Amino acid sequence: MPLVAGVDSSTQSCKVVVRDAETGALVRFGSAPHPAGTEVHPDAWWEALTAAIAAAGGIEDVAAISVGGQQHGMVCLDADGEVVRPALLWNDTRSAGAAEALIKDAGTATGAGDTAAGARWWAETTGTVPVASITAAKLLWLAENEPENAARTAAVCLPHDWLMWRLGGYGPRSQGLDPALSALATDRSDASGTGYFSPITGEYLPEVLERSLGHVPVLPRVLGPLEAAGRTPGGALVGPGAGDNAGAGLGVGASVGDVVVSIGTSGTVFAVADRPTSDSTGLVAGFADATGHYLPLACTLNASRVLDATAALLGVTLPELTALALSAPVGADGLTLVPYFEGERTPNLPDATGSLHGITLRNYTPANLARAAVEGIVCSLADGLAALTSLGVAAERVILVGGAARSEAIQQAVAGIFGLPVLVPEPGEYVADGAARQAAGVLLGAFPQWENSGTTTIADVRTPAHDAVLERYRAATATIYPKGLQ
Ligand SMILES: Nc1ncnc2c1ncn2[C@@H]1O[C@H](COP(=O)(O)OP(=O)(O)O)[C@@H](O)[C@H]1O
Ligand SMILES: O=C(CO)[C@@H](O)[C@H](O)COP(=O)(O)O
Repeated sequence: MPLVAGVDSSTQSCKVVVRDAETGALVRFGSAPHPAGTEVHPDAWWEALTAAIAAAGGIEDVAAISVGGQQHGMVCLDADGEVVRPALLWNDTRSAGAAEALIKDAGTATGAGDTAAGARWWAETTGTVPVASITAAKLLWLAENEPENAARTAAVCLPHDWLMWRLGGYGPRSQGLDPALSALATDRSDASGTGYFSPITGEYLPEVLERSLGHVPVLPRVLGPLEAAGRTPGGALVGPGAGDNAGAGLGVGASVGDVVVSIGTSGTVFAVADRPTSDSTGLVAGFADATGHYLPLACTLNASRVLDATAALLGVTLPELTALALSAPVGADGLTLVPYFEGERTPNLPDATGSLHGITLRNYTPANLARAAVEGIVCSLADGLAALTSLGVAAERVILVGGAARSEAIQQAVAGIFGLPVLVPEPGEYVADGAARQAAGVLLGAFPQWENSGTTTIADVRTPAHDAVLERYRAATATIYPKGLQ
């Protein structure tokens, strides 16, 4: 049986699964951590990938490999294939002002001259209204703040594109590698998060790059869903890869009509759709998926790390935090946590901070704080789901993935606050699995049908108490975000 490998180069770590291409059976697994911070040198991802591959027993016996990666990260290369500066990640908010400027400029260019017209242009042309996360905004930040780095930038790519390039044996001339920028490749799902690509036409938008970076650099070739980027020096096919959310969609086998919620560093709510979306409010990004469909998606900056911070504050482990949260009543006795610890992206409040509302002498307990953290994260994603359904996305059930999906408190809160049945696939690495499935598809000529074993279904457990949690959360965010989300 041929083996395939799938990689998830995510914000916090790199994970590698080796699976049987035909049955999907897990053969080996390895992982390695990434450095903290919102600015990371891509070499650290390569070191982590190399370590994760070694921990997974190597890829010498693997016939194909594919890479899913954190979206949007700005990787700039010079003509010798050297990294120009550390990558700015999706959760780096210094480019918030640049995103606003791009929207205003588009409004001016339409002749209407206002921000609303600019937002409409972006939503209709690229599927997405720029926020700090979007690569085009990061390039404008670079041009304005580090013009010498912008001028030196000969090619721009994304984390998964760069790792595929390195897997293909390319790299900086200073390391004795072939620096051919023309060998860079990407896929439609990740390209759709750049702001300089149209998921509808499948073409890059050079005018956006002229405005943001000041010139049009070499860009990765956009591969089809089952098109190989090349081969590793060892001879394995390299698949097209994907943005991590599109990869998770593939990994859980999501099809049109499914809503996937991922709770990792980012919180995401997305659906596979057969038509593109265009949301000029900016709440929903109109991305592409990895199969030729679309992936309307709402993404928050504050998800599992709010749990990490709360557990650290309370001096407990994550399983203990879950137990504490489950020991408190729904609604945490009136305590509401707005989780904007690192600013926020949906809604677009890059400078916001978190806040705790409704504190009394009676309810200020570790258990209520744990529960409020869980409920705050889930309420912020419930707003993301509401934004998706307002665009006509059907939501009949939720598939819950990401590191925090392991928490029963999170699972219960999603089922109660979303008011939908929740499918929790057994704990695993679904982005890496999606990439492995893609690698198998490239090898076999079609996506294989792999069984996802061990899925637990949690019934919709919504009660009036859950509705009250969301109402209180919305009242608390309204004090920070007076325009409201609905
Ligand atoms: N038992 C658990 N309960 C709650 N959260 C957990 C548990 N185990 C892991 N996590 C969360 O998983 C997160 C990492 O998830 P992951 O999806 O791998 O992140 P990313 O894809 O952003 O790198 C950690 O921040 C941690 O809070
Ligand atoms: O920016 C987005 C989606 O638009 C994030 O979802 C990133 O793709 C990071 O994902 P994780 O590492 O948190 O899974």
